[in-house]
Amino acid sequence: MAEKLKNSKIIFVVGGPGSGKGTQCDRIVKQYGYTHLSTGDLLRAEVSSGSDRGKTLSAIMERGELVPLDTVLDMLRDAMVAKAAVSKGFLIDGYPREVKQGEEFEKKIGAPSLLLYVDAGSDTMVKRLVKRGETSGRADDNEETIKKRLETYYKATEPVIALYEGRGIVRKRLLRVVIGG
Ligand SMILES: Nc1nc2c(ncn2[C@@H]2O[C@H](COP(=O)(O)OP(=O)(O)OP(=O)(O)O)[C@@H](O)[C@H]2O)c(=O)[nH]1
Ligand SMILES: Nc1ccn([C@@H]2O[C@H](COP(=O)(O)OP(=O)(O)O)[C@@H](O)[C@H]2O)c(=O)n1
Ligand SMILES: [Mg+2]
Repeated sequence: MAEKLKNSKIIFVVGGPGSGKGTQCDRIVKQYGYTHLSTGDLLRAEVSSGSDRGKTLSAIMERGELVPLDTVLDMLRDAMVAKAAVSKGFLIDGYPREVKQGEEFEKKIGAPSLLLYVDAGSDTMVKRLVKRGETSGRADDNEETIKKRLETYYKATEPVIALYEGRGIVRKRLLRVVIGG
């Protein structure tokens, strides 16, 4: 199955909760026509389907923890395979969230050519998410879960950036004050 993805260009988009990963990806899609896949969106789609698997996922997401590695990787691979024939390249938003997710992805799918690191300070991220929570309907956009998501980010996800920095493929996109806090 992953055979179809052999020649795909892959860009990981990593950053804290509310750092603006989705927003940056939308811009890149407009400019370069890449295929945007948000692993958080894929998981939320499974939750909305009302399946048993979705119920388990939703409990984990509301705690701000990471869902099991295989679940998210299987969903991501299926979504990539479905677009492989028409895609110019993939923007994988919100993945990898921990070093192991990256390692498994590389084993089963392939290596990224770039990691786009979307950076924002924790106060900014919290503010944005609380604001987004007024309208997003996302069960995890509340202060308690936001705190947990930040903890998970600093503990599990930041090491991912260091890992790919070692390979020299990290590009940092600083969200400037000009755009607003
Ligand atoms: N002021 C300002 N707001 C931004 C910027 N980028 C994103 N936002 C807002 O911040 C919130 C979070 O942005 P998203 O793009 O959804 O962030 P994300 O990293 O995908 O967040 P998760 O889906 O929680 O992972 C949204 O309400 C955006 O409108 C920016 O550059 N400036
Ligand atoms: N690769 C991933 C992506 C998301 N998730 C889960 O999905 C939730 C929402 O992810 P998201 O990328 O939409 O949002 P943020 O937490 O980045 O704001 C995370 O808090 C995790 O519980 C995961 O476990 N593994
Ligand atoms: Mg997002």
